Amino acid sequence: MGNYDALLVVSFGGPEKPDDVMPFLENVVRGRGVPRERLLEVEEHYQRLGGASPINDQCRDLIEAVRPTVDLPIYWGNRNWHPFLEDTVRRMADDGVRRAAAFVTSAYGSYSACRQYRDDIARARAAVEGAPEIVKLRHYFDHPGFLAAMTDHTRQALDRLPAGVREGARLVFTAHSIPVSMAETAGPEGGLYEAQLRRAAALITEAVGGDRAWDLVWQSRSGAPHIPWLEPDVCDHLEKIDAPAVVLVPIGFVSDHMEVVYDLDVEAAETAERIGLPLVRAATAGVHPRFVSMVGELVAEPEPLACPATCCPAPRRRPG
Ligand SMILES: CC1=C(CCC(=O)O)c2cc3nc(cc4[nH]c(cc5[nH]c(cc1n2)c(C)c5CCC(=O)O)c(CCC(=O)O)c4C)C(CCC(=O)O)=C3C
Ligand SMILES: [Fe+2]
Repeated sequence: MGNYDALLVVSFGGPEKPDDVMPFLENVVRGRGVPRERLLEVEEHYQRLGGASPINDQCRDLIEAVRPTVDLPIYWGNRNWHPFLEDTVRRMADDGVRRAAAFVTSAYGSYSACRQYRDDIARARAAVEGAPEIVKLRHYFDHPGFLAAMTDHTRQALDRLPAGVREGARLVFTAHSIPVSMAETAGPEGGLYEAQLRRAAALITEAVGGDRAWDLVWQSRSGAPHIPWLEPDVCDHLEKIDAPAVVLVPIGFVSDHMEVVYDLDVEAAETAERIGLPLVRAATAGVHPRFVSMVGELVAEPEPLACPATCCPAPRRRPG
């Protein structure tokens, strides 16, 4: 047990009303070289679904589910929208918190999925006098709780397919694409993001049983078109594969936020419909009881080792 006096949930953040959408997006892409056209396209996705992302409510739900399982006050702070991490860390300091465990709503390594959250925490602490020590819990892509939740949800999705195509259905695992350069420098030896995703996908496929074919593909590509990102994109992949049916399994995410409900449930679903491919999407971990209990189990583990200083370097900052 790491001797913590609080649990801090750290997440991405999302808009909660139409007027939040543009300022939220500006926060996400500041200095990242994402073209204006891409930003306006994504704004349209958020506005089409009512100008709000489900992600903040999903964080609230997870916190309420975890609360009875850990004997610690729980705080919550985001990278890109209210409640901002810095405000939360200030509140923690005011409350006298000395040493908190940080649970991040991303299971994997890489700059975007891990180090950027560490940097967010460091920046928030630097801005707050008397800020508590904050220890980021380990990557949990292979924790039995995360795997059990994803295995259950994958089985439930298979059950929703018509019986005639269920047997031969292919599991198509998806995760957020990242720039190839970021993938190559993920973790101490490079390639960690993709390696962890492949490991989780293989373990879930094995647990689902039935010797199924599976793929790992990418979604939600951002950035400038001339910069290479991980491929293939999920929609291109669906058009090419030869399978009687597909279960999409968004293992790269832990809740059914915008990247899931738009990029998969709208875009990938449209592609599948157009080509006549039966497709269902497995739920993310969300508040599955094993995922919820995992959080307390991570808090009870010995304190994780610090990351090597050289892994997952930040990409070069670009003009907006
Ligand atoms: C690896 C990864 C995760 C998984 C790990 C984790 O969960 O943290 C993730 C999650 C998420 N990404 C999200 C949303 C967005 N990501 C963007 C842009 C980008 N994502 C990137 C990577 C990742 N992103 C990268 C390299 C960029 C390019 C800009 C940059 O270098 O940072 C953009 C900009 C517009 C665009 O899409 O072009 C948006 C709006 C939401 C919130 C959804 C909601 O609102 O419900 C979530 C959870
Ligand atoms: Fe993203």
